Amino acid sequence: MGFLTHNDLLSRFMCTVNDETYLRDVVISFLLAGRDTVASGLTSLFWLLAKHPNVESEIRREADRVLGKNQELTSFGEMKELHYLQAAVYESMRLYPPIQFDSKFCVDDDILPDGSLLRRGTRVTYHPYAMGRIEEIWGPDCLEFKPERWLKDDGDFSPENPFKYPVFQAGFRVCLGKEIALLELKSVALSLLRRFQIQLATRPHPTLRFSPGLTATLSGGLPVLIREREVAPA
Ligand code: HEM
Repeated sequence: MGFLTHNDLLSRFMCTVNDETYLRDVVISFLLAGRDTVASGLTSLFWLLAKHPNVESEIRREADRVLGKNQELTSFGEMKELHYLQAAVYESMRLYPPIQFDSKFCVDDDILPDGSLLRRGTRVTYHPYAMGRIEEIWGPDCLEFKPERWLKDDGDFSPENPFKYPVFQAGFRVCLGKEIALLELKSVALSLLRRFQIQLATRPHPTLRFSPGLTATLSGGLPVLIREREVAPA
């Protein structure tokens, strides 16, 4: 029962759950659904920020304004005030969704809302990567990285219909980890960007190159150079 004295996530789950099958399923969710997806989201975010230093500076400016210069993030409430950071994360995953496409199979004959008849066993694929690049959905600037498209005039984040942005799926089978995923992405990005300068170590390709797989993984990874920032006077 050594886990009772530990504070890591697994030990905390083990203290609160008696059902081993449930415990196994939660652990598999965290590892399979929650690890590579967040890593993928962070990789493309850092790639885009390296190519758009103005967006990176705006993220740091917003953090200094909301949290105070050289002050750490201390609460969930503060995180909710970081509208530009949230917009940058959403915009990055619009262009580079961690799950680029996913398929479902019809259990029975069915008719889609547009009238298409589907036979039992038909495979239907939804494709967030393609949808993020369709002009009819996102407008003529759909290929540009513009966090501002997610902000209202007063600077507040404005969410989109999840069926237009199915990066986390939509409807009944929406990602169960969506909120924790956003929290992880924003916390990691913010703490690294405020403390370090991150530059690409290789000449950037015009687009990212992925390895085949369910989760978008960069072939060859994303080599970067990291330098500690000098602490600015408060
Ligand atoms: C940026 C990160 C993430 C993205 C983009 C993402 C995306 C998705 C998508 C698209 C699905 C639906 C798959 C399908 O079509 O069936 C899904 C399902 C799921 N995700 Fe995530 N996910 C992320 C992070 C996480 C995290 C951190 C967790 C858990 C800690 C998690 C747990 C789950 C679970 C349990 C499901 C299955 C839900 C169900 O089938 O009812 N995800 N996710």
